[in-house]
Amino acid sequence: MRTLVVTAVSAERDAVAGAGAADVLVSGAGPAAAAARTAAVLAREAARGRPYGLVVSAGIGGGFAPAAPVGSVAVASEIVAADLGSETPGGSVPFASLAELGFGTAVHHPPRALARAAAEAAGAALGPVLTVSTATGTAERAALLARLHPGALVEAMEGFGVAEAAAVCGVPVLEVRAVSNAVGPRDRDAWRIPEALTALGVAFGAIVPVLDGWREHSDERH
Ligand SMILES: O=C(O)c1cccc(C(=O)CC[C@H]2O[C@@H](n3cnc4c(=O)[nH]cnc43)[C@H](O)[C@@H]2O)c1
Repeated sequence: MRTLVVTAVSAERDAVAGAGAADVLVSGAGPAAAAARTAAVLAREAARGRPYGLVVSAGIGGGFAPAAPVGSVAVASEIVAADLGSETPGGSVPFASLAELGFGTAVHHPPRALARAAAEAAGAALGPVLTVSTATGTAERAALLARLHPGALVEAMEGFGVAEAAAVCGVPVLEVRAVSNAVGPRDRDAWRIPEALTALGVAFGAIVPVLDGWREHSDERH
């Protein structure tokens, strides 16, 4: 089975490729670029008779305290479009998701057994990973996201786009993130990118054999 790994930038590609990931696409940052480029590659390879059997969104991300400290790794149990929807005035929850607006799904589910096995192999946390179009830069928004998405481990900017492309092409999806910074007030100088890229590479070294051994029909849900 062929696996396509999608990263936002080349430094993330180098981390996963150095750990044994064979096919790695650099999509650019954000869910739209990730969706467009992932869908194009999946469709092209399927048309050539060499379809991918799994897509993995991988890279660094912001971690929600205290569950996901800098340097830790998270595997997504759910890939959630966290800011795709509408603000709503009044009430206790000032946001309605895409699904609540009646426009489709706001959550994609990786195959359960695969996500669990990947997390175990990497010593990673398993939980919801949020996709945002605007990286969080205030304590207020961090608190709101944590309230809207209890148990969220990480936010990043590509997972839901990769997952949408995978769903359109009928391919299961996984997301793996290494934490470079805390979700909260923006402080780019505090990002620990080299440490996160090292953690991503180490995690991938453990996860690649799990991906190679995984068969879709052996999983109970995708
Ligand atoms: O400057 C570098 O050397 C460098 C190396 C690797 C990655 C980067 C990035 O800037 C990656 C951008 C990518 O990272 C995700 N990310 C990281 N932290 C957050 C966050 O707090 N909130 C949302 N996204 C985050 C995201 O997926 C970006 O596309 C630079």
